[in-house]
Amino acid sequence: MQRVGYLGPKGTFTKMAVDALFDQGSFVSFDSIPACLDAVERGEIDTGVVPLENAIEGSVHLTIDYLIHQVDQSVIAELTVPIRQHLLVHPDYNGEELTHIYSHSHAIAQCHQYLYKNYPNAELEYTASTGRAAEVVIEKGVHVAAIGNHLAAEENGLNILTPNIHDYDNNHTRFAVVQKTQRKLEVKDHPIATQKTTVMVTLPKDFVGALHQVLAAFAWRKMNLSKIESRPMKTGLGNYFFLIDVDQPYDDVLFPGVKAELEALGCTLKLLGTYPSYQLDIPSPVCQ
Ligand SMILES: O=C(O)C(=O)C[C@]1(C(=O)O)C=C[C@@H](O)C=C1
Repeated sequence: MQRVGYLGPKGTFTKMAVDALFDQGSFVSFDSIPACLDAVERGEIDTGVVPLENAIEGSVHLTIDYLIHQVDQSVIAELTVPIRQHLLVHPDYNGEELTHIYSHSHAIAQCHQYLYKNYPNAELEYTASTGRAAEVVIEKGVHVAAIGNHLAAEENGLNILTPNIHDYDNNHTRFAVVQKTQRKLEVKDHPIATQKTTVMVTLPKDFVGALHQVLAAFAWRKMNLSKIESRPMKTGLGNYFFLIDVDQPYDDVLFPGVKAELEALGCTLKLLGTYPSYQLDIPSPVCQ
């Protein structure tokens, strides 16, 4: 039976994504993204599911940097789900002043305008996940709130004080499904999946038009890119690598051609994964 780890505890968005994608397996919750990816690396679990990018707040840098610098794993699927953030309070809450609001940094960022306008005096406190923030409310009582989803409310016995407090509609997060040793992924029967490929490109040094030449290798082959992100190499200011998502599966002609062209420029290209990309809905009892 496949063993799937995810950023927990109970009631996180990552758990919701796991529930949407898998219907069989044993599921293991981890307190942080590094703990989940380390467990994949050590072979304690076959598959890890971690957040990768949010439509409002952008990339989850902890995930990207850990995948590049700390572990050696492949992305074998990605999953995009809708994100609806609610303000969650203790079951005994009865209009008390909220002095502290807890959540994951990405969740707080998704609700910045709402918090600024409605709770300008509340201290914003970061937790490792929205699920952990919900637990903190139970521990601390009626003067604190959490930002999280309806599952976190249900799992922890919290009430939804205000639903849908994210600042922009169409809030979605992409999750990466990763493995160290590739094995068959048993997912629910999802008919619609497009195929994507992610590569990491490093430049030998900064030179005029370097990025232009990298992108040209994809462009003249008519390979559509859906994302390009630069992250520090962590070797000194000005040293970056590029993470490039290509809207097509890996093949034996175009990608090797790009690789050879980039290597002739002194760049390196590493394949991080070629995988199905799922877009799934998660029905919410609190609609927008
Ligand atoms: O804290 C959670 O519930 C998570 O699954 C993490 C996470 C993230 O890192 O972006 C996932 C989805 C939301 O965008 C907010 C938080």
